[in-house]
Amino acid sequence: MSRTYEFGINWFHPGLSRETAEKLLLNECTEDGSFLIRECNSAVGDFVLTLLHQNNVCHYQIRRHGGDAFFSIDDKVKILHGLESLVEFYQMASNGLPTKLTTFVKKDLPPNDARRHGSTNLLHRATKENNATIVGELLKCGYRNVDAKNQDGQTALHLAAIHSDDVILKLILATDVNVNCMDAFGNMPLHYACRTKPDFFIRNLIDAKANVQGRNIKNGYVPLHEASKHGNLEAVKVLLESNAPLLPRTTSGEFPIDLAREAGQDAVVDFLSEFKLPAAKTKRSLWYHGTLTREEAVDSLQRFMRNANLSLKEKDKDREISSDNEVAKEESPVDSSGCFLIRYSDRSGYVLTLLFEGQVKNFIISRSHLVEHFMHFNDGLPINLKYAVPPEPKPPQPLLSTLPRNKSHNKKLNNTNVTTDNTGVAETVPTALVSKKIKSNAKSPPEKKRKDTANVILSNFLKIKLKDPANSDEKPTSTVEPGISQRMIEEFPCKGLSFSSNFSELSVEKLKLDANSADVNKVSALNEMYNVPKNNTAVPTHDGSETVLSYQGTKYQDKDIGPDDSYTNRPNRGENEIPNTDDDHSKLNNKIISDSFEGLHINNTPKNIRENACFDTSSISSPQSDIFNYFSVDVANYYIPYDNIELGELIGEGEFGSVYRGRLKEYNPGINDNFQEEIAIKTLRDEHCHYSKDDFLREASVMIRLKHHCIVQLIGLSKADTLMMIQEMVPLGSMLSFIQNNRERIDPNRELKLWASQIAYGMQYLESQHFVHRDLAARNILLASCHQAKISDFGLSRALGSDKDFYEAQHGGRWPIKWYAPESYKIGIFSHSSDVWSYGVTLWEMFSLGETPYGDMLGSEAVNLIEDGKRLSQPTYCPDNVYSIMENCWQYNPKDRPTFNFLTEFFIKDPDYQNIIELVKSKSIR
Ligand SMILES: Nc1ncnc2c1ncn2[C@@H]1O[C@H](COP(=O)(O)OP(=O)(O)OP(=O)(O)O)[C@@H](O)[C@H]1O
Repeated sequence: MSRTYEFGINWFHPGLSRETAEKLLLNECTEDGSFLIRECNSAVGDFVLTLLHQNNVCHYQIRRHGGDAFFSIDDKVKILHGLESLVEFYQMASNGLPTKLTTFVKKDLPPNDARRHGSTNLLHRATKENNATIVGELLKCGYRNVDAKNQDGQTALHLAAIHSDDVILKLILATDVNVNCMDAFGNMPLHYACRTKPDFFIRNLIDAKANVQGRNIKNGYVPLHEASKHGNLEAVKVLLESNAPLLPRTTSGEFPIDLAREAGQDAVVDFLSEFKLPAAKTKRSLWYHGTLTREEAVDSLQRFMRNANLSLKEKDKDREISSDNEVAKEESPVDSSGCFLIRYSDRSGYVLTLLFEGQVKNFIISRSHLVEHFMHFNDGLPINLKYAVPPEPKPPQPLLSTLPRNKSHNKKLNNTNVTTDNTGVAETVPTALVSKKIKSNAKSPPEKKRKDTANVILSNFLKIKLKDPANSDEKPTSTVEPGISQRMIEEFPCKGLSFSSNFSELSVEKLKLDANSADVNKVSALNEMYNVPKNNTAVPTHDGSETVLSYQGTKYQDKDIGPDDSYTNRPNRGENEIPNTDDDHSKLNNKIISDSFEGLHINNTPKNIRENACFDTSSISSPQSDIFNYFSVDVANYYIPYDNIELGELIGEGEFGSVYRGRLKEYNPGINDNFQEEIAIKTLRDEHCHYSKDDFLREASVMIRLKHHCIVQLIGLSKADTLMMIQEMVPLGSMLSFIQNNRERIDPNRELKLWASQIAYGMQYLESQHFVHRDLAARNILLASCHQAKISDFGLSRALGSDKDFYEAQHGGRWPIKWYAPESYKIGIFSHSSDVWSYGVTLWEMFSLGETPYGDMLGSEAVNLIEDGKRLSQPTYCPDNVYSIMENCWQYNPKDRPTFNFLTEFFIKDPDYQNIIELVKSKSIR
């Protein structure tokens, strides 16, 4: 590396405060884009870019990804290796910053551990040449830094894994080397070793604690991917023996066997396809407690730890007595971190309760091999699971019929009773659980029995601690099956909840905001502190009282805002208008889809969807054929002949038609990847009303382009007597009705926060696809389970033009005025920010447990209220910080509203469940 280059990167100012950085830039620089980099005070390991732009100083947090030198300002733009690469990237172009970086205030070179590379040293060279003598000599005389990196960010261990034999490997492993260090390509030494090295070489690395599931930050490869792709069957076997998961996915979703197949590694393909997971060594009697509340679980863990420590003390005493005059060393208390149990919660299904550094962490789980997996790998947990706490004997669950139902809506006020547990600690429990608790107390074992149980627990613990748990022959003390599962299936289904161990989307940085203090002021202060390069405030300030007045004067009169039935008819839309030409793009598409659909119907035969789904393209006139061809592919693939559909019972009524349950009778794999057996069929009531047909097809044309687990999926289109949209079946139906019917069961801090986050996440996706929804409301959110909300009803949605961040409605329609932002009801402007306003109203509906916004007010009265600066008031059960979020969503100026990205993250920081981020962002959870 040349010295000039080194001098070109001395923009680092260690220990500089925010204020001094601002002064430095303002006093010493004039040029736009002048900058410096300093350490971040609030997050150790992160940095801050301080930048001068139009005489203002802005600060951008530079986040570190993982323990290595990977950084980003906006991870959706780029993650770069080394601070100097990041600076170069923003020197070349602004890439989302207000300006590109230009000159800098000179000081130091960036710290070594933040740099992309160093230079080749003697140890690197000797290792690369496989010269064990020199490597041995160098290490013998205490080589300075065995972790030093070369220009590719590779340490001697990386090079050994690529070039050397196991003699050098052992020499290096005998030092204090970092075994899981990542190089500039995102690989750890084990990644390389698994490409070519023999089994003993790989075993040596794994014995030295190389992470068999270490992920390449760029492509998501774990060592098993490398071994499979390179056909290293020995490595594949060692990895699987070492409990590496069989089916990890790369960032593009490929399993190891896929890579082996692509690379023609037949031996590996054969081995992997035959491979059977060995039987799990752990057993549920060691840790599964059946139905247990959070408080009971904590109590159990703490009691277990108390007993374990007591037993150690006893042991110490015994040793003291037996060791005559020898001074007996007192053993330090057992570290409770890693102490866990699994329980069943009627709200969340299976839950892992884990102690870590004195704190209790809860994780929703579902898979059977999961516990064993987390005993071997911490994989996102703060520590491996270590000491399983077996359950105490429990009385049988009361029969369903003996559980009193609580119909009260005033859950928090009326639905709680204070009880006292055996320890005399008063606790508050919902009345729905009281009868269970009373029964449980009534039949609880007497004191002696409790002591016996504690002894069993203790002896189990000691066995676990001293021996391999697999060899424990202790009989299970008792297991209690999830006794209320029947009730849950009937009334509160959690269908197919699964847990993904892919934590690739988990950003430690994102979670750095203290989840327990989700204080909106703190969050928004942090948000303000670092400008985000992009925001979704798309609406230019149309200052335009004139526009507003003329619009109101000519088109929008108060009398048109009818009594609230959610939607308000706006004038200027005749039934004969076909189609509603709101925007060129959708007009064309709309016409195309409409025309082509007629063709589809004529040509179809039921047997083969793809062959018969194509319409007669020769009949289409040429001027639009390019776009037609582009669009027709989608439409053709989505057409489903009516013969393939079995119509079931009516499940809902919409404005333009009915929704039926149904089934797809035939399935041609590969034709339509969205196939699901159970479907919802949305029909169009009046085919001949162009207005509704137009909207119906428009909705389909929007949904065709969307694929996201937080958005209802369109499976296809069909036609018999009427047009039909075939959608994925979302079993629990409308979130609004669900909330209204289950008020006493819904916890604002759990379900509502999870759904709020999923809605924001789906909206973030919609934004990325350049659509505005325009009808976001609780009635238009469907629930697949109590763990998955999905956005539906895209009838009013519009695509934004490529050069526009907003959509300007030229015509009125039936508009949900009470959900609309001022710029929408006044001048017909719709943007992601106006969707954020509606999101705020949706939150209000959720946290008021299904009340109607503005009660019985007319739409016009609600508008007046907003124009007077008033807003919906805080619902009774709405936490303060959530209400502050709503208020922010209802900022009059669209630019002041939060982004969907921010909203997703805000709700993800749920203090109750550590893995809410998984529940929101994982596609496998339905
Ligand atoms: N994919 C689906 N899965 C399950 N139920 C659905 C699905 N789509 C709709 N429903 C049910 O049917 C009801 C009516 O849905 P629909 O979208 O037609 O009505 P809407 O929300 O009034 O929409 P529109 O504005 O188009 O009239 C919903 O409230 C919901 O209960």
